[in-house]
Amino acid sequence: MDYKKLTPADKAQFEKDGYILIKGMLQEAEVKKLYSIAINDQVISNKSFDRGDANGLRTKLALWYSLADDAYSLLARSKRIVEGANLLLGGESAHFHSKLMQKEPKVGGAWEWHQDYGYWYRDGFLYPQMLSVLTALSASTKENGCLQVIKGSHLMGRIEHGFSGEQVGANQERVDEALKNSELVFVEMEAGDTLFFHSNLLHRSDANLSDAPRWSLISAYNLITNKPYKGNYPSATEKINIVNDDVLLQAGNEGIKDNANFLVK
Ligand SMILES: O=C(O)CCC(=O)C(=O)O
Ligand SMILES: [Fe+2]
Repeated sequence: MDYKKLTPADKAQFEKDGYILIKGMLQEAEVKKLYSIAINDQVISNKSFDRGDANGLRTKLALWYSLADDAYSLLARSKRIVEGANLLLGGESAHFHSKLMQKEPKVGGAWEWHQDYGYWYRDGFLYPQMLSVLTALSASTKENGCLQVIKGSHLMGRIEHGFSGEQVGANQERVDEALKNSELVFVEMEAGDTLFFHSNLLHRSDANLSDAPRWSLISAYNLITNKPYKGNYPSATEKINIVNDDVLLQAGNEGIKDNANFLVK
């Protein structure tokens, strides 16, 4: 079976735009399997917490740090994803954390404009040598609150972040100016598509007022040498035990264990 692989042309586009969308990164059978594990995963459900947006709508997520042999980890450890992160970061990457995002129909709240490095800077990472890898587990459309990005905004560097509702958001004046100069892109994705995006790319998403859930898996990678000077994030500077791409389909039958070092809210 052939698996998608990032190319130097993908890297050039990532450097220019701050993101690269890989269609069909997962095969249909893989994404079906992952989604069905995710929606039935009691540990995920127990460990999930929610965040209110500026309008008080709430969106659910679970976040953990440690990789193991569960299906999510087998994707996060897969050759195609890790080599993609290595290529884009320009060196060996480590796994910072993974999140299962559950934007439920009618209730799933918005995410305000932010850069992921807006948060991670506070966690003590000195360099923005970090990126997010978002895989759609269900179709992600304008209607169910897909990710929106400001093309090329990673080149602005880190923007000040402050609180917006219960979320940390980027300075609105800067965001407004960026929107005058740069293209706003709604990143619609089919289940199994994967978006790699730079930690300084401005992004947000609308509430999900549709009837369709929007579930996605986001794994964040860090250049292994980019050791945070504070906090306790051991996985962020540990070697990833890479697995072959076919392992998810062959062996990825398990949900997550409750010792995955979850963020507790
Ligand atoms: O997937 C989304 O809607 C946005 C989530 C996000 O940006 C984040 O968790 O940092
Ligand atoms: Fe984000």
